[in-house]
Amino acid sequence: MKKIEHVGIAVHDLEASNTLFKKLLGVSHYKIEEVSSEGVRTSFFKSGPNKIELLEATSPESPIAKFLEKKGEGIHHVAFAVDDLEAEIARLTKEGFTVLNQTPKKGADNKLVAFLHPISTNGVLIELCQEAPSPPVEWGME
Ligand SMILES: CC[C@@H](C(=O)O)C(=O)SCCNC(=O)CCNC(=O)[C@H](O)C(C)(C)COP(=O)(O)OP(=O)(O)OC[C@H]1O[C@@H](n2cnc3c(N)ncnc32)[C@H](O)[C@@H]1OP(=O)(O)O
Ligand SMILES: [Co+2]
Repeated sequence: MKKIEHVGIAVHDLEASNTLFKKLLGVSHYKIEEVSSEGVRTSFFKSGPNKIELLEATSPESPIAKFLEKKGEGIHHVAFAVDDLEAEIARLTKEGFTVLNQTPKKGADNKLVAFLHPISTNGVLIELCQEAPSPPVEWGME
């Protein structure tokens, strides 16, 4: 694993939290993105070398909705950058971690992601993320 890629924070109200984090960090979010497959709307902040992801639930089945109900707002996950997600999934599975998705799935901010169940990581949900490969050049030429 290369570095912490982002820290994910579950929030009830993305707009209100964007205002709060702007005051806190002194910078505005640089993007808002919805990832419907995860049932979330996210915003991203950069603070020096660090990245914060705020997550609001878009449906009651969303992992964020469940988390907010049980634990309230707060740190939801820590994401690590990896070069080869499939290799890391295989390595960590072999090491006995509970990898929630054996196949990389679409994340936000142009990433492929996988999650480790907090039951196997001292109660902390871990995300692994790899920069998604660029689409072939010809896609942009039509
Ligand atoms: C925007 C895309 C992406 C990115 O690019 O960055 C994201 O970050 S998406 C983030 C949202 N998606 C996910 O979290 C996907 C992975 N999570 C899951 O699959 C589930 O949340 C889970 C971890 C498997 C838990 O689901 P489930 O078992 O259905 O929920 P429960 O509410 O029953 O919880 C069981 C147990 O686990 C504890 N828990 C749940 N979430 C967390 C958490 N984030 N951190 C620590 N612990 C967590 C929960 O409290 C329960 O514990 P007990 O109460 O002790 O049983
Ligand atoms: Co994340």
